[in-house]
Amino acid sequence: MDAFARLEATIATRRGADAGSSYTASLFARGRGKIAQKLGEEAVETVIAAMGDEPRAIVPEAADLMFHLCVLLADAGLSLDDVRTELTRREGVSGHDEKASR
Ligand SMILES: N=c1c2ncn([C@@H]3O[C@H](COP(=O)(O)OP(=O)(O)OP(=O)(O)O)[C@@H](O)[C@H]3O)c2ncn1[C@@H]1O[C@H](COP(=O)(O)O)[C@@H](O)[C@H]1O
Repeated sequence: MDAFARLEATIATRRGADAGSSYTASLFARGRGKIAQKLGEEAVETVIAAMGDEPRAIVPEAADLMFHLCVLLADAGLSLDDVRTELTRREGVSGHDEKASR
């Protein structure tokens, strides 16, 4: 099991858990809008890191971003497998043509 699969499994265990002792549970409790807002904030922080001089500074921001994306997917009843399937479907489709292939 890789880190993403373990993270998804951990996130699943936090649904309905005590929001006082789990950040993930507190996100689920605050709802889709709050989760999406946090995802947006983490995306902005990733962009800010990307504009800096130190490429390695992007990594922790990217991890925050991916964590919040996994929580958003879970809240919507989706998983990284759904994203993997979509990326696999796109293989062999030119980026220029991808929108038209949906
Ligand atoms: N990967 C993460 C992870 N990445 C980021 N974060 C949290 O995301 C939050 C983002 O920081 P911010 O300052 O933007 O947010 P905040 O001020 O804490 O919260 P807000 O009031 O703004 O919503 C921090 O509290 C981080 O600790 C994470 N929290 C949890 N995980 C994983 O989820 C597991 C379960 O965590 P709990 O749900 O807390 O048990 C952990 O073991 C980790 O594997």
